[in-house]
Amino acid sequence: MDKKVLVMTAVDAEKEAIQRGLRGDSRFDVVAAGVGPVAAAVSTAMALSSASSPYSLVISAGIAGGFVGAAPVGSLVVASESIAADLGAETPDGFAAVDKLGFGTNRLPVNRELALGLTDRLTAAGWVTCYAPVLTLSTVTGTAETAAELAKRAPGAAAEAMEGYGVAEAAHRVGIPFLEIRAISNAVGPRDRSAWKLGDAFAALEAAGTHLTEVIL
Ligand SMILES: O=C(O)c1cccc(C(=O)CC[C@H]2O[C@@H](n3cnc4c(=O)[nH]cnc43)[C@H](O)[C@@H]2O)c1
Repeated sequence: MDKKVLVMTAVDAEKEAIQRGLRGDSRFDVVAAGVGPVAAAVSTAMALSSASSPYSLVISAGIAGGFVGAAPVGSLVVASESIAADLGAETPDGFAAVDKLGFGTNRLPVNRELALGLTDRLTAAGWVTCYAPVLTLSTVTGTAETAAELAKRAPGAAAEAMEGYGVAEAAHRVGIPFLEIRAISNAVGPRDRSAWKLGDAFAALEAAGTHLTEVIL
């Protein structure tokens, strides 16, 4: 089957890393939407509605922070679900997610078969890869306290980024399967921008692009 795939990144450097990995595969369109879930959702919806032929898969891809002990710098995380980790309300008993408040869900599913297939392919190629929830936040975590609170809020989460849930929401509204792929550039925790390993993360993202072409048949 001839499938068209839309890959949404936040910034041009992520788009270019994915494109290097895709090596000109014409089934993929890659769009840099800007940083954050709102830009991601709006740009994804616009790309889906203006497409000349329909997309059969939408992917959110980029770099991310990795939770310590779950996803080391330079590794890859293929999302098992995308979680809007700060969408809800503070209450005297702590954070209440939107689903607890009765307003939809803060967890959106991925295409499990494709996600597991890609995880296996990346692992077989020697990339440290895990299949786990990925958080979407509007604010990059900058303290150990927030990192611990998020780990409690979403047990098992391996990474945090800023776009996945927005891309997923746009894809789900029109019934198109979704994936999220993250390459880890930094640890989630106390802010140290100088420690971000962008080169390692972009190399992993490029590999994810290459192996994507092998699992999307
Ligand atoms: O400074 C640079 O040279 C540079 C080059 C490419 C990309 C960036 C970004 O900052 C991209 C922002 C993008 O990265 C995701 N991200 C990365 N680490 C985290 C994190 O710890 N928590 C949340 N998001 C993270 C995020 O999706 C941003 O859109 C800089």
